[in-house]
Amino acid sequence: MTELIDGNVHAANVRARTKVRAEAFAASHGRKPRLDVVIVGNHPASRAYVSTKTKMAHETAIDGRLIELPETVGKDALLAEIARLNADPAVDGILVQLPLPDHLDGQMMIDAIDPAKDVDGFHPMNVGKLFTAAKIDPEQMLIPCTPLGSLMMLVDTLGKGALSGRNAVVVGRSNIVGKPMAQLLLANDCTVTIAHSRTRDLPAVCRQADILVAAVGRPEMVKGDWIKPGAVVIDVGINRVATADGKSRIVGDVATAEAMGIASYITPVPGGVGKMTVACLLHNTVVAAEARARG
Ligand SMILES: Nc1nc2c(c(=O)[nH]1)N[C@@H](CN(C=O)c1ccc(C(=O)N[C@@H](CCC(=O)O)C(=O)O)cc1)CN2
Repeated sequence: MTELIDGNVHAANVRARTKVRAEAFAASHGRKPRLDVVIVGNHPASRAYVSTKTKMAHETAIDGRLIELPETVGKDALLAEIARLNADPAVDGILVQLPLPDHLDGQMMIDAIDPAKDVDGFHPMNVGKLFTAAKIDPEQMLIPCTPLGSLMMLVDTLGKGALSGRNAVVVGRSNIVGKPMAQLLLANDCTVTIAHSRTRDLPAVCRQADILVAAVGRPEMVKGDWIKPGAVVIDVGINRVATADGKSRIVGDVATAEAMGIASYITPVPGGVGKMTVACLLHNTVVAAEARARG
């Protein structure tokens, strides 16, 4: 039997713990932790994600603010906005929603964010810490939210220490998900393979996985017969596909219906990893606020 790992439940737990910390922060510092989210343009999915982020921030006792810039904003104006937020002592967390329009370089903007306020964990300084720290501690470091949320769900589901010695395959090598996910699994003593579009015999590589993380952005690419019986499957994909009635629905990178009965556990899409992405962003905002207050 395959059990679903419910992202809504895990995310609600993370948000509840984060709210307690945010309230304690406000009681001792006379202000709430603050997250400023910058969005450029009118990409509908991005707009939905940023409004979820600010709404969830408010529900978690975090002061969440949205800064909306037009699609045509230039590089210098966006850099100036980031510099303004870096210099504002009331701002604890800065997030620039990705993707940016083609004329803007996303990495340049990430590099411009003060690493202490980089609640996405994408700045090279925070990436460097993740890849070199003797111990990875989500209370002390800003770790990319989607991989952090995926790891939390794995540890909560399987138990602490249960990842040790397992074969983990991460399909996808992005800076945002694939590479940090592999690093977190390695830090939890998994034997890790990063697979990608050039990997030879990808189905056979996936079949070696006790833990399979799919982060490729291709709808239902991972088929049932790519999954080792009893494997734990983390589906990071969020793909909108057209339906026969002319509407659309969200599917992951895994053919979930085929995986049922083969995997031991699987994260659903929607309702899985995506929920943890936002919850971990709020967690990182409080971690950043506490660290900045300590000085
Ligand atoms: N600066 C960033 N940009 C982007 C990130 C990020 O972490 N930082 N990640 C993604 C988008 N994203 C958050 O920004 C995100 C994606 C999906 C979800 C989510 O909850 N998905 C739902 C389904 C969504 C739907 O129905 O449309 C789910 O999985 O249940 C949250 C956040 C790219 N950009």
